[in-house]
Amino acid sequence: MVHGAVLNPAVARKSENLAGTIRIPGDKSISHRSFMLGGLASGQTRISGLLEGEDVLATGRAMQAMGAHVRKEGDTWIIDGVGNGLLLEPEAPLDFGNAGTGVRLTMGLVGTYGFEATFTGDASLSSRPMGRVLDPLRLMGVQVTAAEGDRLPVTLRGPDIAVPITYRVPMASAQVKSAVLLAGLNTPGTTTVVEPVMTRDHTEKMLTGFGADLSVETDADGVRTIALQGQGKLNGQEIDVPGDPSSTAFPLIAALLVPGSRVTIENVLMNPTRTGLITTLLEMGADIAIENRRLAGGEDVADLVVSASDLRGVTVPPERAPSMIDEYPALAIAAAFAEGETVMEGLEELRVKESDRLSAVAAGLKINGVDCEEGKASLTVRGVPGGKGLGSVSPTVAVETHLDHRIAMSFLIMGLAAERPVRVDDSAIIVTSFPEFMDMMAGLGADISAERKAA
Ligand SMILES: O=C(O)C1=C[C@@H](OP(=O)(O)O)[C@@H](O)[C@H](O)C1
Ligand SMILES: C=C(OP(=O)(O)O)C(=O)O
Repeated sequence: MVHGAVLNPAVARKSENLAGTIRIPGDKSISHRSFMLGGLASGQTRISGLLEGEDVLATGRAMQAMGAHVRKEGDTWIIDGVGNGLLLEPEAPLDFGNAGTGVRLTMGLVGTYGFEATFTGDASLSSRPMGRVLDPLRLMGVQVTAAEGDRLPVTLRGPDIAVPITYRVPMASAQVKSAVLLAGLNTPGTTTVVEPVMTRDHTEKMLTGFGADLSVETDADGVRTIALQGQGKLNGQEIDVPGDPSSTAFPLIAALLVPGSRVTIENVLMNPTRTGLITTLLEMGADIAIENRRLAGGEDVADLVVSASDLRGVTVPPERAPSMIDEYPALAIAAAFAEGETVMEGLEELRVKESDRLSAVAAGLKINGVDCEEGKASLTVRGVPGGKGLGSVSPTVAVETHLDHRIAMSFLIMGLAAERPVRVDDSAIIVTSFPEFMDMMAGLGADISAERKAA
C-alpha cells in the first residue's frame, strides 16, 4: 500500500436488485476548468452543479491563493476573478493532493507568469510524470525546478515575456493540450497545439465560452490544430456543470451486473469525446436507454435508463481509448461477468494514472478469481457470467487500491455481483472524485460497508 495515508478498508457483498433514480455529481474536468477560468476571468463566474470532490476543491484553493475570491452561496459557487494576466504570486506551495488534472493544468495557467510558484501533491501524484507539461513550458521560456524524473515537487518561474510555441502533443492527453493552451493565455501572439488524436475538448469549448480568441481546424486525417491568441480578455460566465460520465460508469455497470436491476441516471454529459464506455457496453449487449437528450450549458446531456443485462465479450479498439480513458477499470469489471473474452487495447496511458491501472486492475481481478492477462498496453479478461466462484477466498484478501479512487470504486462494484464478497484496502480516496458514491450506491440497494480490518 502507498505510504502514510489513513485507510478505510471496505467490503461489497452480493446485492439484491438495484433500483432507483440518481443524479450524478458534476463532471470533474469541467469543474476544474470552471474554477480555473472563473478565477482568471474579469468579473464574476457563477457555477452550479460543481463537483465538490477533493481534486476540484484543491483547484479552488489554488485559484484563491493566486488572488481569486471563491465562495459558495446556497448551491452556487461564486468566483470573482482577477483578470487575464493578473494572477498573484502564491505565498505558499500549491498542494493539489491526488489531482493530475488540477496540477498539470494549473502549471500551464501560471507557468508563464514572472513569479515563482511551487506545486506539491500526495504520494500518488508525486510519482506521476510531469515532464509532459514541463517540456512545452520550458520551450515557452519557463524555468523549471523539479524532483528527479520531472516529478513533484515542481517550482516554476516564468520569463519576463513568454514565447508562443507550436506544440504537437506527443501522447493522447487532454491535460497536456490544455496546459499549453492555458499557458498561451498569458503569452503574446499565437500559441498553437497540434493534436493528432482527439481528446476531451472541454478546454477549447470553455475558453471560447469565456471569450478567448481560439480557432480549431481538423484535417482529413483527423489531426486538430488549435490556435489561441494570447493576452485577450476573458469574461466571467454562468456555468451549469453536467453530470460526470466517468462517475456514471460505477452505478451504470453495477445496474447491468446485479440481476433484476433497473436504475435511472440523470443529467449525464454525452459529449462524444467522453462516451466510449457507453458505446462499448452497448456493443456488449447492455440494455441502456438514452433518454431526454438535450443541450445544457453548451453540452449534450441525457438520462440513462439501465437494466440488468447478459453481457458478451468484445474487442475494444485502441482508437477509442481517449473517449473512455478513465473508464477501463470499471469496464474490466463488466468484462469479468461477460460471456467470453474482452480485449482492451491501446492502454499505455493507464500506466501513469493515480496508479498503474493496468497492473492494479489485473492484480485485483486475479485475487478475486478472474482469468485475465496484462499485456504491455492491453488487458484481456475472460468473464464468468453470473459471477460464480468470483470474489475473495478469504477475509484477509483485499484489492490494493494504491491511492486510486477508480480502482476502489471498480472493485466495490464487482462485489455487488460476485458470489463472494470483494474487499478493497481503502475507500477514503473515493472523495477525490465522487464523495457521494457510498451513499448513492446504498440508496440504490448496494451492500457496501466499511471494514475495520485491512488485509
Ligand atoms: O483533461 C482532463 O480533465 C482529464 C484528462 C485525462 O487525463 P490525460 O490527459 O492524462 O489523458 C483524464 O484521465 C483525467 O481524469 C481528466
Ligand atoms: C486520471 C484521473 O484523474 P487525474 O489525472 O486528474 O488525477 C481520473 O480521475 O481517473
